[in-house]
Order: sequence, then C-alpha cells, then structure tokens
Amino acid sequence: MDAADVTADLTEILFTRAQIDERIAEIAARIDADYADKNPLLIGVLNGAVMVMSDLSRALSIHCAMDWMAVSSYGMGTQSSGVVRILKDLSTDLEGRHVLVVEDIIDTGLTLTYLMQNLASRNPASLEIMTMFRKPDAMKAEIDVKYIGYDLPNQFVVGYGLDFAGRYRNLNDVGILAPHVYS
Ligand SMILES: O=P(O)(O)OC[C@H]1O[C@H](OP(=O)(O)OP(=O)(O)O)[C@H](O)[C@@H]1O
Ligand code: HPA
Ligand SMILES: [Mg+2]
Repeated sequence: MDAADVTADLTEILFTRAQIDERIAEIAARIDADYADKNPLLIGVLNGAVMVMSDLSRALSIHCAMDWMAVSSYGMGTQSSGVVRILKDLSTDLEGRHVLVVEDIIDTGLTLTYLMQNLASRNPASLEIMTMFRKPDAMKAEIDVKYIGYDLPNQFVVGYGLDFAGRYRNLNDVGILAPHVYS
C-alpha cells in the first residue's frame, strides 16, 4: 500500500495507481484530439476531483484553462444526502467556452445532474463530462458522460481523491472500504 497503513481498512484494492495512470493517458489522448484548438476550460469538482484534475491536466498536450467548484452532498457519511450544496462557485464566465467537467466519481448521479443543469444555464459553447469512476448500478439519474475511466461495483470506495469522512483521499490506489470502518 502507501503512505498511511490502511490495509486493514480495505477489503479489496480495485484499481492501482498504475492502472489509473494508464487510463488517464488514454483519455488525455482522446481529449487532445477532440479539443485541439478549442482551449477548453476544465472545471474540477472539489474536493474529490483534485487528484484526477491534477493528473489529467498534466497528461494533456493542448492548451487548457482550469477552474473549480466546490459542492458537497455526502458530508461525513457513505450515503448521498440528496441535497447538493454549492460551497464555492467558479470565477470564470462560461459564455461561449468549451467546458469539460472533471469528476472523481459518479455514484447516484445527483451531484452531476444538479451541476450540469446549473452550468448549462451559463451558455457554454459545449459542456461535457470526464469522470474517473462510475457506479452504473447505483445511478438514479441518466447522465451523458463523454469520458469514463473505470466502472465500479456498487460499494463504498476510497482513495485517489475519494474520501470517507475526510480520510483516505491521499491513497494512491482505489479500494473498497471495509464495513467495520463505517458501521
Ligand atoms: O453521484 P453522487 O452520488 O452525487 O456522488 C458523487 C459526488 O460525491 C462526492 O463528493 P462529496 O459530496 O462527497 O464531496 P467531496 O468531493 O468533497 O468529497 C464525489 O466527489 C462526487 O462529487
Ligand atoms: O463510493 C464513494 N466513496 C467516496 N466518496 C463517494 N462519493 C460518492 N460515492 C463515493
Ligand atoms: Mg466525499
């Protein structure tokens, strides 16, 4: 494992940092081709997307800008509250921009459903999503996602930006959190 000794807190490692890096490189090549000469604005969804934004943006060869929004719906638990709160808004005007939202995970899909409606109302030239992970069996809303890293089983996972109560975000690998940690 890495930094903190959390082996006992995970039941299984699903994706290693090397697998994540490999997938990000593939996605970055597609984004380079799709957005050549478009100077896209990458919007990272704080806090979880910090790792993927950092790695994806540096894997790109094209020019791009970055901005951040902070939203929260999970708080300290493992279930979505269903209420998405904007804690920090963008500082960039989206009018006429090619916008790519960068997320760590789509679980129920409630966060991105809310966010995409909110961002679409600001008249971007285009609006797409890149997410590192998605849980197809947990989604409660249809979301059109252009770039997906990996699909996950419907279990609570941590690492690579994904937290439980603020912990485990700094793990390099992504694994299933053992139920004894949260129950
Ligand atoms: O598809 P959903 O069920 O809405 O879940 C996905 C969202 O939940 C997490 O954020 P969280 O609200 O925990 O805030 P955080 O990024 O600061 O951890 C994650 O980073 C996504 O933004
Ligand atoms: O499985 C998850 N782990 C951590 N944070 C999350 N936010 C939504 N789903 C998850
Ligand atoms: Mg979280």
